[in-house]
Amino acid sequence: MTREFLKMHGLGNDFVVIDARSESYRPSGAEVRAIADRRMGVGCDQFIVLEKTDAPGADAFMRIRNADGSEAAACGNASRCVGWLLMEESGRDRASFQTAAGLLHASRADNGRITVDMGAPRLDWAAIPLAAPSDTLRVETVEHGGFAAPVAVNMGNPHAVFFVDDAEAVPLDEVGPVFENHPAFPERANIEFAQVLSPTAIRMRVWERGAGITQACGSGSCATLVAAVRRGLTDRKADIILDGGTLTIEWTEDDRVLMTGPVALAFSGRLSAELVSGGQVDA
Ligand SMILES: N[C@H](CCC[C@H](N)C(=O)O)C(=O)O
Repeated sequence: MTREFLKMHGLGNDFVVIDARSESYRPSGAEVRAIADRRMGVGCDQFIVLEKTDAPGADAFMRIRNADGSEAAACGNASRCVGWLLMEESGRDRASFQTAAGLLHASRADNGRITVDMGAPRLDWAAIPLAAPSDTLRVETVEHGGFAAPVAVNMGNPHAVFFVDDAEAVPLDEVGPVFENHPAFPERANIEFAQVLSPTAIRMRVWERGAGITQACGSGSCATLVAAVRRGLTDRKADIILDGGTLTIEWTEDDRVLMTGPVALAFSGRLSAELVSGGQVDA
């Protein structure tokens, strides 16, 4: 059996999206890794499956898998893509969908951009989660290679945000995996390095849990803005300037984090039976 897919991205953070609302599809880790492989498969940072849901007010359940096969409860850039798909399908200017982290609400913004309300940040050490009680404004137990004491934020998924003088100078390939897998993060973590440019602009580069360096990270941009506000470094609304482009993030006074940015549909295709079987080509 082959499956139709859409190839989408948000600022170059790219996704294979499968609509499985009409029949169940729970790919194994091996299948996800094979599909996400940029040589043997389609290639993507995250693999997104739309599932049927009976959650009130939700048009679908968005299942998020990283390129390494692990499951994530939040994916901001993919949430904008899914919100756009659902609005195109319904002809409405709003869409809501369920994720493992809760119900998300998407709406159309200016210039073809999409806004997703990513919900409230979770700031308590146990909600990140961290391995031991800690002040999440400065997690002192986390340091390596001259980087120390990040801000920990959960946006449905765990993030550690380091503030640096020069984001371009960070050896992401080297320090990213060390922090992703640091023992302070029992569920691993997404790692952001943020350089504050002004009260309304931050340059940020990211090493994602289960995916490595990506062109952009929506939930990571939300975490970065929340961290900057908590440290008194920016206004509650700022542009996050990523490798792939810019997202606008606002942490409202009523504790919602709104993320606004573009969506792109690159192409559609069909996964071969071999890929769907997890990459084992039948002998
Ligand atoms: N690219 C995604 C983040 C995926 C998060 C995933 N790497 C994890 O939490 O394991 C975003 O735009 O928010």
